[in-house]
Order: sequence, then C-alpha cells, then structure tokens
Amino acid sequence: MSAHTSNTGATEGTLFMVAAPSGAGKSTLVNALLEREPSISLSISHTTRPPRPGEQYGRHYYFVERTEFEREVVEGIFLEHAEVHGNFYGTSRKTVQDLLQQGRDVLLEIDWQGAAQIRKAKPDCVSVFILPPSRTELERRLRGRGSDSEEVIERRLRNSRGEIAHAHEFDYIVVNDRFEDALDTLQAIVRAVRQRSSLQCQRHETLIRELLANT
Ligand SMILES: Nc1nc2c(ncn2[C@@H]2O[C@H](COP(=O)(O)OP(=O)(O)O)[C@@H](O)[C@H]2O)c(=O)[nH]1
Ligand SMILES: Nc1ncnc2c1ncn2[C@@H]1O[C@H](COP(=O)(O)OP(=O)(O)O)[C@@H](O)[C@H]1O
Repeated sequence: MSAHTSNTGATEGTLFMVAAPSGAGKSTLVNALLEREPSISLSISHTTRPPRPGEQYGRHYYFVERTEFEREVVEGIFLEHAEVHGNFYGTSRKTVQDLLQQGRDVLLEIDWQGAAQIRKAKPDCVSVFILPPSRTELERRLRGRGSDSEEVIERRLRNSRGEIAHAHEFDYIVVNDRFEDALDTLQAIVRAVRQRSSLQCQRHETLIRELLANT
C-alpha cells in the first residue's frame, strides 16, 4: 500500500476495492461514499447479468451478451473477470489504468475472486469487505431490496457463506449494521489511506527536485 510513480513520472492514484455478500449493502454504501468523496472514480463493470428494473447501461453496468463478454476476455480488455452467481463480471483494464495514471483514485465493486486477481496485478490496492450484522438481516435486506426473483435471492444467500469465508483476505472489514456508522467507517478508511499516501515521498518528488536544484 504505497503511492506509485507511473512511467510518466506522475504519482498514481489509489485503487480501492469493496466486496460483500449480496445484500450486505455494498452498492448503497459505495454510492453514499462517492457523494461524500466525489474525487473517487467508480469503475463501471461489464456483466452478462440482465439489468434489474431501473438499472441503466453505462451507469450501473455495461450489460453485454455472453458471446460479447467471451470475445472481450479473449481480447484481453479485462484487468480481472470472474463468474459470480451464474453471471460473468469484468473490470476494464484501460479505464482503470488511465484513471490511476491521471492520479485519480478508483473504486471497484468486486467479488472475492476478482479481488484476488487484482491483488496479484496491483499489490498496492486497498481492499474492504462489508459484512452484514447477521444472516437474518442479510436475508431481510436481500428480500427487502425487491429487485430479484426468489430463485436469484436463494442462490445469492447460498453463495454468501463461500464469499464470507474470504473476508479475512481483505485489508479492512466494515460491519454494515447502522448505515451511517458503516459509511463513516468506510470514509475514515479512505481518508486514512489517502492521508498516508499524501505523506509518502513520491508525492513530493517535484518539490524535492525543485528545492535541490541549483538556482
Ligand atoms: N469479479 C468481479 N465482480 C464484480 C464486478 N462487478 C460486480 N461484481 C460483483 O458481482 C457480484 C454480483 O453483483 P450484482 O449482480 O450487482 O448483485 P448484488 O451484489 O446482489 O447487488 C457482487 O459481489 C459484485 O461486487 C467485476 O467487475 N468483477
Ligand atoms: N445499514 C443498513 N440497514 C438497513 N438496510 C440497509 C443497510 N444498508 C443497505 N441496506 C438496504 O439493503 C438492501 C441491499 O443493499 P445493496 O446496496 O443493494 O446491497 P449489495 O450491493 O451489497 O448487494 C437495499 O435495499 C439497501 O437499501
């Protein structure tokens, strides 16, 4: 976890990842975080999942057919991709790398498999796992969201154990019990990471060079 200097000499942004079992409140928390921290760019993923009512192409996801997704995998456009709950999801390599190289911080909503791939490619990333306060509450939220069929809800609930078993691989864990508390904690993590990165030497290379230069 350190500031990186890109090939162009500019300081790269930080790559944040947020994962959770379906229904824990990840997307709601991330959207609220981005309102508080608008300088973070959310990476919009490609997925073969059909859109839910109200979801928009390019805002929530790039919804694509399976054949198109498979072609994109072969073309190597993804920084990572994985099958989750029977659908495919992938992160655009170019979008993320361009933003990071411009010095922007980028946030990925991702599952544990994708997070593991990103950690290998970008060991400086910062990862957060969101836990629900209980299984009962996870189920209540999944059903209360009203966006999925019974079959889809049951599949997500079944898969939640396997996802939670990977929580310890993440840098931070946030329990989303009271929403405002979880949001404050998530924001505190982002601020602490940014503060640490701003204190790192690479951030001040230009100033150091200027101060050392002969006048
Ligand atoms: N590996 C990977 N996982 C993703 C990506 N985008 C979303 N996901 C994950 O896929 C899972 C399902 O997401 P979604 O279909 O939106 O359902 P939800 O989690 O129930 O809201 C969640 O764990 C997401 O974090 C991606 O680009 N790559
Ligand atoms: N702390 C919370 N307390 C109660 N309900 C919550 C809380 N956080 C999120 N929710 C609700 O739970 C449901 C699932 O949240 P969502 O963000 O879609 O989950 P995820 O992205 O993790 O699948 C939504 O209806 C959301 O409004």
